[in-house]
Amino acid sequence: MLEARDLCCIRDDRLLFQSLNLTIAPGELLQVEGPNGAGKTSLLRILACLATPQAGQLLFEGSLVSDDREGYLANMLYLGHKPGIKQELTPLENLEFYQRVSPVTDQLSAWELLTLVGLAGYEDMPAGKLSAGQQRRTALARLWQSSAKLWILDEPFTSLDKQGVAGLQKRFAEHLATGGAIIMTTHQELQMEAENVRRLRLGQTLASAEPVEAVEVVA
Ligand SMILES: Nc1ncnc2c1ncn2[C@@H]1O[C@H](COP(=O)(O)OP(=O)(O)OP(=O)(O)O)[C@@H](O)[C@H]1O
Repeated sequence: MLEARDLCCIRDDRLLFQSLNLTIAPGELLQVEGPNGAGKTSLLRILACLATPQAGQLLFEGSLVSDDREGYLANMLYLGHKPGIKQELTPLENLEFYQRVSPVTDQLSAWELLTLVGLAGYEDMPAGKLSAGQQRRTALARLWQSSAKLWILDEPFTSLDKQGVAGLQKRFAEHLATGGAIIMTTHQELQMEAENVRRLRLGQTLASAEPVEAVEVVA
């Protein structure tokens, strides 16, 4: 589904990675691992077209993303490590906003989504007054309505309780089972079918000032 070729990323004169190649096929989850500062977020932002690499190319379903950026963005959903919700709007208004601006399945109403992610009863409260976990749930509700094939998720489990983590992993499994793909970072252990999950390790250590030239792919 997505292929990255020869990516290079330099931040503040520091080489985070180079010659980085990855592919992800329908039904696969790619977990990007590495210590703090290794470049996981930087990589995800490149894959989501939010940052430009110093070198390299992205191909989506065999075509260069640079040739049809809009087409790629219509098939990709990125959720960053911050919830990215509108603080002054209620959770319900946030979900209605998402439904207007991004491709969605029409199976569930905003209200049904809100109930699904455990926020019934909080629909009238400005999102900025919700707890960190409730704000995360509001942002993640998009995963129950998005028709995007590829999800790129930066630390999606942050602030979620056990039930939230389990519900999200169930949603991941559904997405993979219907031919979707997921690229994500998490410091948590995933409880998912091992054959669907591959890991990509960015190999820089906190102690090392030297850049790492290649990444190790762990099966
Ligand atoms: N906009 C930026 N300008 C300059 N340097 C940046 C920028 N964004 C990130 N960096 C640097 O790039 C390096 C990698 O950051 P990044 O957020 O990609 O790491 P990470 O692996 O996601 O870390 P963490 O596990 O802590 O989230 C860090 O040293 C960071 O300071």
